[in-house]
Amino acid sequence: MKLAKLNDGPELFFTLQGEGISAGLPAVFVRSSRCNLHCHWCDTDHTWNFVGTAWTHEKDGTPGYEKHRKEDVTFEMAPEAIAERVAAFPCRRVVLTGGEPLIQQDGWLELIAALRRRDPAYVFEVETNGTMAPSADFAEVVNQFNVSPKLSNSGMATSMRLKPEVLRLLAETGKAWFKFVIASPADLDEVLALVQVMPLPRERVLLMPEGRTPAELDQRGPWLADLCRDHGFRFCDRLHVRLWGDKRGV
Ligand SMILES: Nc1nc2[nH]cc(C(=O)O)c2c(=O)[nH]1
Ligand code: SF4
Ligand SMILES: [Mg+2]
Repeated sequence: MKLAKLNDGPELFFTLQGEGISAGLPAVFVRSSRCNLHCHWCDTDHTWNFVGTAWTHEKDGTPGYEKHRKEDVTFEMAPEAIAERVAAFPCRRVVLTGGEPLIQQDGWLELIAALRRRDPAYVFEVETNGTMAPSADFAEVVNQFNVSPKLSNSGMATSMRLKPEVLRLLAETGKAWFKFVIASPADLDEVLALVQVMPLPRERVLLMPEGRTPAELDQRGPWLADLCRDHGFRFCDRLHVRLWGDKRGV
């Protein structure tokens, strides 16, 4: 599999789930490389903002930031070897993230099987942008989909970032929670339009402030909390950003 690389190894770490409905729970994260989207504010741009691509990112042009050399940020690893690393942690909750993890479903299927052979109690969450359909097999073995459809604040074209048939399919698994990254109050209109065409119970919809630092979260938190209260959505913070800031591997 193509995983993100961190300190000459795979980006695989034991932490607390920082976002979504399981926030606060200990979990082992496995970060895959590659994404089919290229969001302007993406905090894992090392999974896709490669030298030679035309994608743009908010950090492009800031001193010290350069597009990544693919070979410097990719770590190839077989599912069985990943399972070995994951199983070394005293934790049965695993979060498959990226990039976009649904690009590598076959690899994850092998990883999940390898871990459940060791212990059937393993629980798997998948962080996805909701543009790629899970196979029937994948949807069956995953316990929870944390779906984060992208709004126009991502800078992506609507036709790339919103696939209503995929969102519907994910909703029908009964395992999906929908988490929207909100940068300004105007973003709420897009969420309201989406939940109108997608039959989603509002308690399954989480609104999360955009922010890679506690200060950014503090700035957006209060008005977003008011919007959640007034519209019946669930508020979601970014616990790992509050605890550890803008760092990788946490
Ligand atoms: N602690 C922690 N929680 C997370 N929830 C979603 C994450 C992600 O990057 O997908 C993430 C992450 O990178 N770290
Ligand atoms: S979908 Fe997620 S990983 Fe992909 S570019 Fe957007 S924020 Fe980054
Ligand atoms: Mg993240």
